[in-house]
Amino acid sequence: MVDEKGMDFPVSWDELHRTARALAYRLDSLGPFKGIVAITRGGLVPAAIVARELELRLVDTVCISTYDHKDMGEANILKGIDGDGEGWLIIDDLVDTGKTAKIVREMLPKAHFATVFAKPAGRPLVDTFVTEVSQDTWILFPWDVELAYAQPIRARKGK
Ligand SMILES: O=P(O)(O)OC[C@H]1O[C@H](OP(=O)(O)OP(=O)(O)O)[C@H](O)[C@@H]1O
Ligand SMILES: Nc1nc2[nH]cnc2c(=O)[nH]1
Ligand SMILES: [Mg+2]
Repeated sequence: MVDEKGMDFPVSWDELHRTARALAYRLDSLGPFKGIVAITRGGLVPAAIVARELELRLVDTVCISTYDHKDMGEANILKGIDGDGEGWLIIDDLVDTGKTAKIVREMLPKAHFATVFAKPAGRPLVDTFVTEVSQDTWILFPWDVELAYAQPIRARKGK
């Protein structure tokens, strides 16, 4: 779908699993880490995959909500975390504007911040990521979609 936020970029469970494993592979050489801080909710599934691959069993959360689907609002910090993050690995699904990443980095300045996807505006705030997508792309994660009828491309263009 194309709307004012740009083109949707749907990601399947398989693709997400493969890309999160690629992230774990890169992070393995940057550790060892004490544990993972998952940024809810989007970071939960990638954090589970990375925790499995890096054999990390200590997993905490920072809970932040910024978007209502595609609409950005004020960042609402529902749960923070103590300490400066030294030795910890922060995992989120993506950085877009970098608003969430900036808050988390200020909260845990010594942690390593990693995401599966990065858009250009947020990219400088991430230490490690795997796939860059353009700023006007909206990533659709498998937990946000269901299988449904898709109109043929020609019909969508009204031909
Ligand atoms: O770089 P930004 O512009 O801050 O956008 C990135 C953040 O937006 C999404 O979270 P959202 O606030 O939608 O909450 P959710 O993870 O619960 O879906 C996504 O999971 C990132 O955490
Ligand atoms: N699912 C999803 N959430 C976001 N939050 C900020 N940008 C995005 C995006 O591209 N996809
Ligand atoms: Mg999020």
